Amino acid sequence: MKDKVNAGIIGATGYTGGELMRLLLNHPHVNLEMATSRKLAGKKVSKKHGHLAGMTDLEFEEFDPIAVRQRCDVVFLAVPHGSAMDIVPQLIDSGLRIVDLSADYRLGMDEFEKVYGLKHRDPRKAVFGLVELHPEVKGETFVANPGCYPTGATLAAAPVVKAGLADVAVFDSKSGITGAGVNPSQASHYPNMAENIQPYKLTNHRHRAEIWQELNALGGLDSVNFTPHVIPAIRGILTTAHLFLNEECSKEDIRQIYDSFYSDCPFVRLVDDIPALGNVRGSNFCDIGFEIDAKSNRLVVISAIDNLVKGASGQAIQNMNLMCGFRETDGLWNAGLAP
Ligand SMILES: NC(=O)C1=CN([C@@H]2O[C@H](COP(=O)(O)OP(=O)(O)OC[C@H]3O[C@@H](n4cnc5c(N)ncnc54)[C@H](OP(=O)(O)O)[C@@H]3O)[C@@H](O)[C@H]2O)C=CC1
Ligand SMILES: CC(=O)N[C@@H](CCC(=O)OP(=O)(O)O)C(=O)O
Repeated sequence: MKDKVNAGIIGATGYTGGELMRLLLNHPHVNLEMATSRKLAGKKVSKKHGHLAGMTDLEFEEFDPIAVRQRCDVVFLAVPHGSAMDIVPQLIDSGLRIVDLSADYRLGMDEFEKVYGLKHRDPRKAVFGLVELHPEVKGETFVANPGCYPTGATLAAAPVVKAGLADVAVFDSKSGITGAGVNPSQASHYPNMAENIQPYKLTNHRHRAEIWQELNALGGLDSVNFTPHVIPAIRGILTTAHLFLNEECSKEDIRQIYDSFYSDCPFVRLVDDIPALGNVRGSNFCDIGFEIDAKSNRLVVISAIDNLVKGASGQAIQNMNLMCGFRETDGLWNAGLAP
């Protein structure tokens, strides 16, 4: 692969599109070549994303698969689920590297149709881009970037599941409102958002299937349970994982299991204190901390990520780095915006 690749973003007016551009504009091996929009074609990118003023003169353009194939080496699909599956067939098999941020290729086709209630129109398979569990991303050309909640939840539980120590997992996650995308909703309406916590889809959120798929592949659990909440924050997902252990473990045992599982993972930080959103906001880190409740043999693991970075655009760039033969940390080695 070349030392510098041309990157395109499809659906660049949304939150993850804006975040991709913020990060890619400082990436040592990327030239930001293209940003598409259906509504804002012909308008300057900085008109929509004011934070990028002075950083780029790029204009949004209409999506044109021929132009993408001619001008880009790598393309990010930052479009809603249900639309990526119509775009991928127009781009794939042309030498282009594709990272799809939507949910369209994360699950098997049957599971996708069941969980999303949508007919899938493209049977292709992508590699699931949770690099910490799928190093095979390296050199791949088509990667499905994981969902934001599944990233934090799966990373919190993976080491003990792999060790065969947990039977039941209960994930309780709190997300900032950018997780819901740019379109306003009842949940994002200020009087509902401010000074409030909104639980939703208590037992049937579509991300349960993704968490289940990934943990099951590591050895499995008897049950995976997931309840999301929206909190009055712009970014960040804090997940509390209650993992019911099938044997007694000391703090040192668990620490060793996590240390060893994540020894080659630069973006997972095991912290001695309780992880905080402020420490990861704006960064690609996933901070993980834990405590054992000896009375119930319950391991309580907390993970903190920025939904727009490790939960979406940063992770997509981490995938791109490995797909293109760059260092995993290139363009992403930044501390969070604490406080
Ligand atoms: N927000 C988050 O934290 C995360 C999001 N994701 C996923 O990433 C993808 C993008 O998310 P996000 O940026 O939040 O979404 P947004 O809703 O903020 O933006 C999506 C953009 O896609 C474009 N778009 C909408 N519908 C279509 C369509 N049918 N065909 C082509 N383009 C379309 C729109 O741009 P325009 O109208 O200008 O064309 C829109 O600005 C989604 O699949 C989402 O589920 C994944 C993990 C986390
Ligand atoms: C706070 C909020 O609304 N979060 C979104 C999930 C975030 C996301 O974008 O997930 P996908 O990539 O799988 O669509 C939700 O609950 O649907």
